[in-house]
Amino acid sequence: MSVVINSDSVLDIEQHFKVAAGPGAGKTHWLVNHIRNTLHKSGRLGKTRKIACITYTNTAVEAITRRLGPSAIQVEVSTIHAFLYKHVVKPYIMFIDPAYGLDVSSVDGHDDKIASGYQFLADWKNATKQTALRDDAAILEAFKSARWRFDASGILVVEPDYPRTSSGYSIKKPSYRVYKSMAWQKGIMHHDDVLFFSYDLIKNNSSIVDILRAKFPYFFIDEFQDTNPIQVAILKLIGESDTIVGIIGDKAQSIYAFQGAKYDTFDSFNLVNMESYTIEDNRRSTDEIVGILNLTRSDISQSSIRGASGIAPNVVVAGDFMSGLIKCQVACGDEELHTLSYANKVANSLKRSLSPDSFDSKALDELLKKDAPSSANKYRSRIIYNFIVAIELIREQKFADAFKALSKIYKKGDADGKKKSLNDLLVLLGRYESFKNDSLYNFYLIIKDELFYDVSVLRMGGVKTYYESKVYSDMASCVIATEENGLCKTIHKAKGDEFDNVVVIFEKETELSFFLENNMEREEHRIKYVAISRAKNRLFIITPNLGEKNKQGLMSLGFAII
Ligand SMILES: Nc1ncnc2c1ncn2[C@@H]1O[C@H](COP(=O)(O)OP(=O)(O)OP(=O)(O)O)[C@@H](O)[C@H]1O
Repeated sequence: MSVVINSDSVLDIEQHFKVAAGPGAGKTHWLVNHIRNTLHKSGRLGKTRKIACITYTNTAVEAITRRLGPSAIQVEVSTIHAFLYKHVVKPYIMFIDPAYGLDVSSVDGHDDKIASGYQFLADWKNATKQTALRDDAAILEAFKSARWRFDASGILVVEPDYPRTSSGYSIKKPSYRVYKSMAWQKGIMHHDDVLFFSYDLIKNNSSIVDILRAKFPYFFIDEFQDTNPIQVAILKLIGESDTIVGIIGDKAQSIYAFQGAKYDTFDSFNLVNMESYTIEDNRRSTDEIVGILNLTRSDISQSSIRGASGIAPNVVVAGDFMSGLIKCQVACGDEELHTLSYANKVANSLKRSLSPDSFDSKALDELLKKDAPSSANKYRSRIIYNFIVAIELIREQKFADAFKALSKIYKKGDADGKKKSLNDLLVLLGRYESFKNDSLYNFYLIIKDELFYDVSVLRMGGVKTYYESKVYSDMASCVIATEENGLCKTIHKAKGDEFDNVVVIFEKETELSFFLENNMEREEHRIKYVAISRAKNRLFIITPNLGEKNKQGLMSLGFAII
């Protein structure tokens, strides 16, 4: 049984809770209030005893910290990976079973880096008796997607579900484990390994979980629907005694299956004496948009609290996205318009006002392949590649990611190299207009003649022709910001946000069936649900075509067609 509450309700602070609520219900508002209430009432907190508040993205961490204001000092607001690294892996790294072969002395944080390099791959092929495998890029892709998960008997295994490279070779199954061991011997810890080692440490050292419970008498998790099974297992261990665990989320917004999250995670999570609550309000969107949202899910029917009647949601028929967008902008006057799309490719090409058809996501990677026959070539293409990435990320104000790209230009620990690269980056940014529409060869000349004299000369022949045939802006379009900030976002990156006017891009007319059938079990359905629920005032759906049947169906649901 679930008790209906609203975003201002006050709950018992000493009871495990689960709060389910749809988009715009005020989950974050409620959670921040609940944290304040707990800080105010609890006698179990102190200098070293804090509230843990776990959320999914760094953006959400910042938003909650900001909203807590000065109270944030008594709250550890963090992503789960950062939390587990800080409180489990780092302090207890010496307890990690030596059998894993992790070189603890070279572990320096965690990231999404994977071990690579020609020799590394050759050693891995030898160790796993797969010397016939040739497609190194596909092998690295497979390593990248390798995730820890529980097998049927509850053992953690690392194997993707699709162990086949793009060229058709099957990678033998145990080889992922061999890959992990080899990476750990180099001290490389992937984000996903933080979960693996945390679970292993907590499971095998009961004192670690006791210390966690003592340090964190309250443990709250926002966006719980995106939690993966390893995190769930860790939380269950923490919630067994002393610590109060509270989760909040919306199963209809579970869109991270590729990271191991499961649709039923929210419903199936339970602790002894856990109370369930539901918030059925929507404080974000107009009555018309809430009406559409209610058509697409059946478990919660939201009431529109704003009491704002707006214009009917629009379906915009446009053969190309740009002309569709112009129609939407005309309807919004000078108000800002946010576009949301499923694919990075569409979001990026919209950003650069290119049509998606002319967008070549492989162009940048191709540079590394084309200009690679010798180490001198590799040096040249690595510098050019990483400057393009750094320049484009800086332009998106993604400083951390830009500096990460830059760090691949100089050697680790080379302070002068770092300083020089930063200065070079400033020079290049200052000259952006002069090379953005010119050839890649022109960009190479600037690097070679003015910044990196030791880059080898491009002589006549295939590689030079390749540089001459490419335009810098085509390469730039391939740079994908890991955290997007602009007006054109992917749906995944827009999660948790809200905007006055939202345009959702449907690439095919068949996707409109989203509005005509209620199918929350399918992730594609949930992704679209997340997208349309970001809109406060105006919602536009762009479709390339619209047949008569769909048109009539959508109009009967309250859409206007433009
Ligand atoms: N009690 C409240 N009074 C006034 N405004 C509120 C209240 N609760 C939430 N809001 C406003 O309603 C909007 C939606 O709230 P919020 O972003 O917290 O929703 P949410 O449940 O986290 O949504 P989603 O799951 O879609 O990310 C925000 O603009 C927020 O400021």
